[in-house]
Amino acid sequence: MSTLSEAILGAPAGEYVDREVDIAFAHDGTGVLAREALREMGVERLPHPERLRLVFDHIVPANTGTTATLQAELREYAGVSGIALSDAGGGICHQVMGEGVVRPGMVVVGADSHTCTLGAFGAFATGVGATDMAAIWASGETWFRVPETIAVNLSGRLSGAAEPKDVALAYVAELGMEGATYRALEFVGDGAAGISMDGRLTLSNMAVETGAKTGMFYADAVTVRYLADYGVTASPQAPEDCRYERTVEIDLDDIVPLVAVPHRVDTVREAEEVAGTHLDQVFVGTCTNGRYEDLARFARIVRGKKVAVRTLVFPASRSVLARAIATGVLADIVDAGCVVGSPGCGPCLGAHAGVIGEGEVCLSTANRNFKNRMGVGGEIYLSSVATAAASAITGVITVPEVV
Ligand SMILES: CC(C)[C@H](C(=O)O)[C@@H](O)C(=O)O
Ligand code: SF4
Repeated sequence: MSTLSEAILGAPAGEYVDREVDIAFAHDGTGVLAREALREMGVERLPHPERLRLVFDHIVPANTGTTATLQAELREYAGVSGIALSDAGGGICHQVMGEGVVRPGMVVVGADSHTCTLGAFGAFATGVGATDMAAIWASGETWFRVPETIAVNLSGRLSGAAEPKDVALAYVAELGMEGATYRALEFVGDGAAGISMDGRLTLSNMAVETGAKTGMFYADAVTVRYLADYGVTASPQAPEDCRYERTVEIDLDDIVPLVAVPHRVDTVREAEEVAGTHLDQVFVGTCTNGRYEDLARFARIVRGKKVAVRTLVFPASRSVLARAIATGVLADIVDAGCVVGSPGCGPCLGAHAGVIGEGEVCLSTANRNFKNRMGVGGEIYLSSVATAAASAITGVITVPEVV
């Protein structure tokens, strides 16, 4: 009996397989490097441009002339080679690929470590380096070592102010930053069914923070309904009675608001323990927590109030932004005094908008709080959207109330 990775890759754990990829994507950072590597390989024609995507999301709109020129060259290359391009403002690659492109059972590679996000659809989705991506552009295929699988068994239901991000921080803390290296995670159990697609994407997104290649959910009625909204027909996947290397048990009823403290993602405390920590900036967004449900939850908490600290909100994609406009969520966010940025990675990697200064402290809904990531000498705490919203209103880390 197979795990989901074994079923999709068609071989037992530990074996090496060559597989055609269904979707391969790169962004403005790694796309430039892949293009360069392809030039060095002397490859002229791409055999399967229809499988490839470029998504400009990391430094958009461009921050310097050099960046703008690199993006212009890559944009031109996309045009001549037939690679579909999502340009500045379209959104973060993992979100854009999740809006009807990736389907259950696909083999998906992205030149970005958080490609594991798309495992939420029951796809085998994993990150590759830019040189590997160039080879995939040149051939349409790549090799994989079929990973062993660690199950994260979810039972119960989330309650109070706890949300999927808190579950993600809980399993990262439990496994540790190297605890699942080269493994796949499978999120299974009765509790998984009660988690929305946006919530599943948050859970799968952080798989790589444990070293895992991917973090997968079995496609079910929730997946099928979500994809139908994008005009995609999909079928549920039936879990088999397989052998996992290890099972981590998480009772959703026990999950409370959590915070990862500087500078490791797996150093996690209850929000209550760090309550009162001074903040200079709150950042809501990223491929972890910039989806519509996240913005809606944030708006519900800040509605009719004013933020007490610089608060940046970057929607994960244009369609997230459009929906937030249509439903009034964005107006609530703007009225509360937040800065709204264009869809993309925004301040997440400290490359442009929203860089923090020396000694400044940011509470972020992202997935990484490594030293100097958002600015040299800054400190990053990671939390859920609800914790970020409650903290934006007070200016210090604050345990969210149930809303
Ligand atoms: C820039 C890119 C290669 C990087 C990644 O792969 O993760 C970025 O997205 C990040 O989150 O640090
Ligand atoms: S939002 Fe952050 S973590 Fe996600 S792809 Fe962009 S830079 Fe990486």
